[in-house]
Amino acid sequence: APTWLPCGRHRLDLSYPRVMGILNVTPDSFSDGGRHVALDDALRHAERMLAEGAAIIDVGGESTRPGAQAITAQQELDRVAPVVERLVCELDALVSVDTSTPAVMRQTAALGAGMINDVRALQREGALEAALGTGLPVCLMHMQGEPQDMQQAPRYDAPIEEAVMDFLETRVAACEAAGLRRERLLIDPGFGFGKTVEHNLRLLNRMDRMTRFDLPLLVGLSRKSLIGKVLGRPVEERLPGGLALASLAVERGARILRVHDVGPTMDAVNMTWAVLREGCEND
Ligand SMILES: Nc1nc2[nH]c(SCC(=O)O)nc2c(=O)[nH]1
Repeated sequence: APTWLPCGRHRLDLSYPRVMGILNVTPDSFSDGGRHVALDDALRHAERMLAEGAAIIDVGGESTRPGAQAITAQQELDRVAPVVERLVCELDALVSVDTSTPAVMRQTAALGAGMINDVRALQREGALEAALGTGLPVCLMHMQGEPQDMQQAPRYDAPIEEAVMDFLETRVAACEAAGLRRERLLIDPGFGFGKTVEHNLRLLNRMDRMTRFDLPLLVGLSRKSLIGKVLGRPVEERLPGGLALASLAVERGARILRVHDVGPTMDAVNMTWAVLREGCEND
Protein backbone atom coordinates (compact mmCIF):
# COMPACT_ATOMS: atom_id res chain seq x y z
CA ALA A 1 0.00 0.00 0.00
CA PRO A 2 1.21 3.56 -0.67
CA THR A 3 3.14 5.12 2.21
CA TRP A 4 1.57 8.50 1.53
CA LEU A 5 -1.60 9.76 -0.16
CA PRO A 6 -2.09 13.08 -1.98
CA CYS A 7 -5.25 14.63 -0.49
CA GLY A 8 -5.79 17.91 -2.30
CA ARG A 9 -3.19 20.30 -0.94
CA HIS A 10 -2.33 17.89 1.92
CA ARG A 11 0.00 14.87 1.82
CA LEU A 12 -1.24 12.16 4.19
CA ASP A 13 1.63 10.07 5.58
CA LEU A 14 0.39 6.48 5.75
CA SER A 15 3.70 4.90 6.78
CA TYR A 16 2.10 4.60 10.24
CA PRO A 17 -1.53 4.30 11.43
CA ARG A 18 -3.53 7.57 11.48
CA VAL A 19 -6.68 8.62 13.33
CA MET A 20 -9.71 10.22 11.63
CA GLY A 21 -11.99 12.23 13.93
CA ILE A 22 -15.76 12.03 13.38
CA LEU A 23 -17.64 15.33 13.03
CA ASN A 24 -21.36 14.70 12.65
CA VAL A 25 -23.34 17.63 11.23
CA THR A 26 -26.67 15.80 11.18
CA PRO A 27 -29.80 17.65 12.44
CA ASP A 28 -29.58 16.42 16.03
CA SER A 29 -26.36 18.43 16.22
CA PHE A 30 -27.98 21.36 14.35
CA SER A 31 -31.22 22.52 15.94
CA ASP A 32 -32.46 25.17 13.47
CA GLY A 33 -32.45 27.89 16.11
CA GLY A 34 -28.90 27.14 17.13
CA ARG A 35 -27.50 26.75 13.62
CA HIS A 36 -24.79 29.42 13.99
CA VAL A 37 -23.87 28.33 17.52
CA ALA A 38 -23.75 24.74 16.34
CA LEU A 39 -21.37 25.75 13.54
CA ASP A 40 -19.03 27.27 16.11
CA ASP A 41 -19.42 24.18 18.27
CA ALA A 42 -18.55 21.96 15.31
CA LEU A 43 -15.42 24.01 14.66
CA ARG A 44 -14.35 23.84 18.29
CA HIS A 45 -14.95 20.10 18.32
CA ALA A 46 -12.81 19.69 15.21
CA GLU A 47 -10.10 21.92 16.71
CA ARG A 48 -9.99 19.71 19.78
CA MET A 49 -9.76 16.51 17.71
CA LEU A 50 -6.91 18.00 15.68
CA ALA A 51 -5.13 19.04 18.89
CA GLU A 52 -5.53 15.47 20.17
CA GLY A 53 -3.78 14.16 17.07
CA ALA A 54 -6.43 13.56 14.41
CA ALA A 55 -4.85 13.56 10.94
CA ILE A 56 -8.25 13.89 9.24
CA ILE A 57 -11.67 15.29 10.16
CA ASP A 58 -14.56 13.28 8.66
CA VAL A 59 -17.63 15.48 8.05
CA GLY A 60 -20.94 13.71 7.48
CA GLY A 61 -24.34 15.34 6.88
CA GLU A 62 -26.38 12.22 6.22
CA SER A 63 -26.89 9.91 9.17
CA THR A 64 -26.19 6.37 7.98
CA ARG A 65 -27.09 4.74 11.24
CA PRO A 66 -29.49 1.80 10.98
CA GLY A 67 -33.02 3.07 10.30
CA ALA A 68 -31.83 6.60 9.43
CA GLN A 69 -34.12 8.64 7.17
CA ALA A 70 -32.81 9.55 3.69
CA ILE A 71 -32.31 13.29 3.00
CA THR A 72 -32.15 15.41 -0.18
CA ALA A 73 -28.85 16.45 -1.78
CA GLN A 74 -29.64 20.08 -0.98
CA GLN A 75 -30.27 19.33 2.70
CA GLU A 76 -27.00 17.44 2.89
CA LEU A 77 -25.12 20.23 1.13
CA ASP A 78 -26.60 22.93 3.39
CA ARG A 79 -25.31 21.04 6.43
CA VAL A 80 -21.88 20.07 5.16
CA ALA A 81 -20.63 22.94 2.98
CA PRO A 82 -20.43 25.66 5.68
CA VAL A 83 -18.52 23.32 8.00
CA VAL A 84 -16.07 22.15 5.33
CA GLU A 85 -15.40 25.76 4.30
CA ARG A 86 -14.55 26.86 7.84
CA LEU A 87 -12.46 23.73 8.62
CA VAL A 88 -10.39 24.38 5.50
CA CYS A 89 -10.09 28.16 5.78
CA GLU A 90 -9.70 28.54 9.54
CA LEU A 91 -7.97 25.30 10.57
CA ASP A 92 -6.29 24.24 7.31
CA ALA A 93 -7.57 20.77 8.24
CA LEU A 94 -7.44 17.69 6.01
CA VAL A 95 -11.19 17.20 5.60
CA SER A 96 -12.81 13.96 4.50
CA VAL A 97 -16.45 14.20 3.39
CA ASP A 98 -18.68 11.27 4.34
CA THR A 99 -21.09 11.39 1.39
CA SER A 100 -22.54 9.30 -1.47
CA THR A 101 -23.99 12.36 -3.27
CA PRO A 102 -22.26 13.59 -6.46
CA ALA A 103 -23.14 17.28 -5.94
CA VAL A 104 -21.80 17.17 -2.37
CA MET A 105 -18.55 15.59 -3.60
CA ARG A 106 -18.06 18.27 -6.23
CA GLN A 107 -18.98 21.26 -4.06
CA THR A 108 -17.00 20.22 -1.00
CA ALA A 109 -13.95 19.41 -3.14
CA ALA A 110 -14.21 22.93 -4.56
CA LEU A 111 -14.26 24.21 -0.96
CA GLY A 112 -10.97 22.42 -0.22
CA ALA A 113 -11.98 18.98 1.09
CA GLY A 114 -9.11 16.50 0.75
CA MET A 115 -10.84 13.09 0.65
CA ILE A 116 -14.15 11.47 -0.23
CA ASN A 117 -15.50 8.83 2.14
CA ASP A 118 -18.38 7.02 0.44
CA VAL A 119 -20.21 4.33 2.44
CA ARG A 120 -21.88 3.33 -0.87
CA ALA A 121 -18.56 2.88 -2.71
CA LEU A 122 -19.49 5.29 -5.57
CA GLN A 123 -22.52 3.21 -6.65
CA ARG A 124 -24.97 6.12 -6.84
CA GLU A 125 -25.79 7.53 -10.28
CA GLY A 126 -23.02 9.98 -11.25
CA ALA A 127 -20.94 9.37 -8.11
CA LEU A 128 -17.99 7.71 -9.86
CA GLU A 129 -17.78 10.52 -12.44
CA ALA A 130 -18.07 13.18 -9.74
CA ALA A 131 -15.33 11.57 -7.62
CA LEU A 132 -13.11 11.23 -10.70
CA GLY A 133 -13.57 14.92 -11.45
CA THR A 134 -12.50 16.02 -7.97
CA GLY A 135 -9.07 14.37 -8.27
CA LEU A 136 -9.40 13.39 -4.59
CA PRO A 137 -8.71 10.00 -2.99
CA VAL A 138 -11.84 7.94 -2.31
CA CYS A 139 -12.61 5.44 0.44
CA LEU A 140 -14.77 2.59 -0.90
CA MET A 141 -16.78 0.91 1.86
CA HIS A 142 -18.86 -2.30 1.87
CA MET A 143 -22.52 -2.00 2.87
CA GLN A 144 -25.26 -4.59 2.28
CA GLY A 145 -28.61 -2.90 1.59
CA GLU A 146 -29.39 0.66 2.75
CA PRO A 147 -29.34 2.18 6.27
CA GLN A 148 -33.13 1.99 6.36
CA ASP A 149 -33.14 -1.82 6.10
CA MET A 150 -29.57 -3.15 6.30
CA GLN A 151 -29.82 -4.46 9.87
CA GLN A 152 -33.18 -6.20 9.58
CA ALA A 153 -31.83 -9.60 8.51
CA PRO A 154 -28.23 -9.47 7.29
CA ARG A 155 -27.29 -12.72 5.57
CA TYR A 156 -24.64 -13.86 3.05
CA ASP A 157 -24.30 -16.93 0.86
CA ALA A 158 -20.51 -16.87 1.22
CA PRO A 159 -18.35 -16.32 4.32
CA ILE A 160 -18.58 -12.61 5.20
CA GLU A 161 -14.93 -11.83 4.51
CA GLU A 162 -15.22 -13.33 1.00
CA ALA A 163 -18.46 -11.45 0.27
CA VAL A 164 -16.89 -8.17 1.41
CA MET A 165 -13.65 -8.68 -0.51
CA ASP A 166 -15.50 -9.74 -3.68
CA PHE A 167 -17.62 -6.59 -3.47
CA LEU A 168 -14.61 -4.33 -2.93
CA GLU A 169 -12.79 -6.04 -5.78
CA THR A 170 -15.65 -5.21 -8.15
CA ARG A 171 -15.79 -1.59 -6.96
CA VAL A 172 -12.02 -1.11 -7.30
CA ALA A 173 -12.22 -2.59 -10.80
CA ALA A 174 -15.13 -0.29 -11.73
CA CYS A 175 -13.16 2.72 -10.52
CA GLU A 176 -10.05 1.71 -12.44
CA ALA A 177 -12.12 1.04 -15.58
CA ALA A 178 -13.53 4.59 -15.30
CA GLY A 179 -10.03 6.04 -15.05
CA LEU A 180 -9.90 6.54 -11.27
CA ARG A 181 -6.32 5.49 -10.54
CA ARG A 182 -5.79 2.72 -7.98
CA GLU A 183 -3.33 4.98 -6.10
CA ARG A 184 -6.29 7.17 -5.14
CA LEU A 185 -8.35 4.39 -3.56
CA LEU A 186 -8.82 3.26 0.02
CA ILE A 187 -10.97 0.30 1.13
CA ASP A 188 -13.15 -0.30 4.20
CA PRO A 189 -15.07 -3.47 5.26
CA GLY A 190 -17.95 -1.37 6.64
CA PHE A 191 -18.39 -2.71 10.18
CA GLY A 192 -22.04 -2.58 11.17
CA PHE A 193 -23.39 -1.95 7.66
CA GLY A 194 -25.60 -4.94 6.93
CA LYS A 195 -23.80 -7.28 9.29
CA THR A 196 -24.70 -9.25 12.43
CA VAL A 197 -22.39 -9.15 15.46
CA GLU A 198 -20.97 -12.52 14.37
CA HIS A 199 -20.32 -11.16 10.87
CA ASN A 200 -18.47 -8.17 12.36
CA LEU A 201 -16.36 -10.26 14.74
CA ARG A 202 -15.39 -12.74 12.02
CA LEU A 203 -14.66 -9.89 9.56
CA LEU A 204 -12.27 -8.17 11.98
CA ASN A 205 -10.63 -11.45 12.98
CA ARG A 206 -9.83 -12.19 9.29
CA MET A 207 -9.24 -8.60 8.16
CA ASP A 208 -5.53 -9.21 7.55
CA ARG A 209 -6.63 -10.94 4.30
CA MET A 210 -7.60 -7.52 2.95
CA THR A 211 -3.94 -6.52 2.79
CA ARG A 212 -3.90 -8.47 -0.51
CA PHE A 213 -5.53 -5.41 -2.16
CA ASP A 214 -2.33 -3.50 -1.34
CA LEU A 215 -4.54 -0.44 -0.65
CA PRO A 216 -4.82 1.63 2.55
CA LEU A 217 -7.40 0.10 4.90
CA LEU A 218 -9.83 2.42 6.74
CA VAL A 219 -12.04 1.06 9.53
CA GLY A 220 -14.87 2.47 11.63
CA LEU A 221 -15.59 0.60 14.87
CA SER A 222 -15.98 3.46 17.34
CA ARG A 223 -19.01 3.20 19.68
CA LYS A 224 -20.71 0.75 17.28
CA SER A 225 -23.43 -1.64 18.41
CA LEU A 226 -21.19 -4.72 18.17
CA ILE A 227 -19.41 -3.36 21.26
CA GLY A 228 -22.76 -2.80 22.92
CA LYS A 229 -23.97 -6.29 22.13
CA VAL A 230 -20.80 -8.12 23.23
CA LEU A 231 -20.20 -6.08 26.41
CA GLY A 232 -23.75 -4.96 27.19
CA ARG A 233 -22.61 -1.33 27.25
CA PRO A 234 -24.63 1.76 26.29
CA VAL A 235 -23.07 4.01 23.62
CA GLU A 236 -21.46 6.37 26.16
CA GLU A 237 -19.60 3.47 27.85
CA ARG A 238 -18.07 1.85 24.74
CA LEU A 239 -14.62 3.51 24.75
CA PRO A 240 -12.62 0.66 26.40
CA GLY A 241 -14.19 -1.88 24.03
CA GLY A 242 -13.52 0.46 21.11
CA LEU A 243 -9.85 0.83 22.07
CA ALA A 244 -9.45 -2.95 22.15
CA LEU A 245 -10.93 -3.13 18.64
CA ALA A 246 -8.76 -0.26 17.40
CA SER A 247 -5.63 -2.06 18.56
CA LEU A 248 -6.75 -5.31 16.90
CA ALA A 249 -7.60 -3.47 13.68
CA VAL A 250 -4.11 -1.92 13.53
CA GLU A 251 -2.57 -5.32 14.21
CA ARG A 252 -4.58 -6.70 11.25
CA GLY A 253 -3.55 -3.95 8.84
CA ALA A 254 -5.80 -0.90 9.36
CA ARG A 255 -4.03 2.39 8.55
CA ILE A 256 -6.86 4.87 9.22
CA LEU A 257 -9.17 4.55 12.23
CA ARG A 258 -12.40 6.55 12.13
CA VAL A 259 -13.29 7.37 15.76
CA HIS A 260 -15.15 9.73 18.13
CA ASP A 261 -12.54 9.66 20.92
CA VAL A 262 -9.33 10.84 19.24
CA GLY A 263 -7.00 11.28 22.21
CA PRO A 264 -7.51 7.86 23.80
CA THR A 265 -7.42 6.16 20.39
CA MET A 266 -4.10 7.84 19.54
CA ASP A 267 -2.54 6.23 22.62
CA ALA A 268 -4.00 2.79 21.85
CA VAL A 269 -2.87 2.99 18.20
CA ASN A 270 0.59 4.38 18.96
CA MET A 271 1.17 1.77 21.67
CA THR A 272 0.14 -1.01 19.27
CA TRP A 273 2.32 0.41 16.53
CA ALA A 274 5.36 0.61 18.83
CA VAL A 275 5.11 -3.15 19.27
CA LEU A 276 4.36 -4.01 15.62
CA ARG A 277 7.15 -1.91 14.12
CA GLU A 278 9.65 -3.10 16.77
CA GLY A 279 12.87 -4.31 15.15
CA CYS A 280 11.86 -3.24 11.61
CA GLU A 281 14.78 -0.82 11.45
CA ASN A 282 17.45 -3.44 12.14
CA ASP A 283 15.76 -6.48 10.58
N1 LIG B 1 -15.53 4.77 5.84
C1 LIG B 1 -16.46 4.66 6.82
N2 LIG B 1 -17.38 5.64 6.99
C2 LIG B 1 -18.29 5.48 7.99
N3 LIG B 1 -19.33 6.29 8.35
C3 LIG B 1 -19.96 5.67 9.40
S1 LIG B 1 -21.38 6.35 10.17
C4 LIG B 1 -21.91 5.15 11.32
C5 LIG B 1 -21.20 5.26 12.65
O1 LIG B 1 -20.21 6.00 12.79
O2 LIG B 1 -21.69 4.59 13.59
N4 LIG B 1 -19.37 4.50 9.73
C6 LIG B 1 -18.31 4.37 8.83
C7 LIG B 1 -17.33 3.33 8.63
O3 LIG B 1 -17.29 2.29 9.33
N5 LIG B 1 -16.42 3.54 7.60
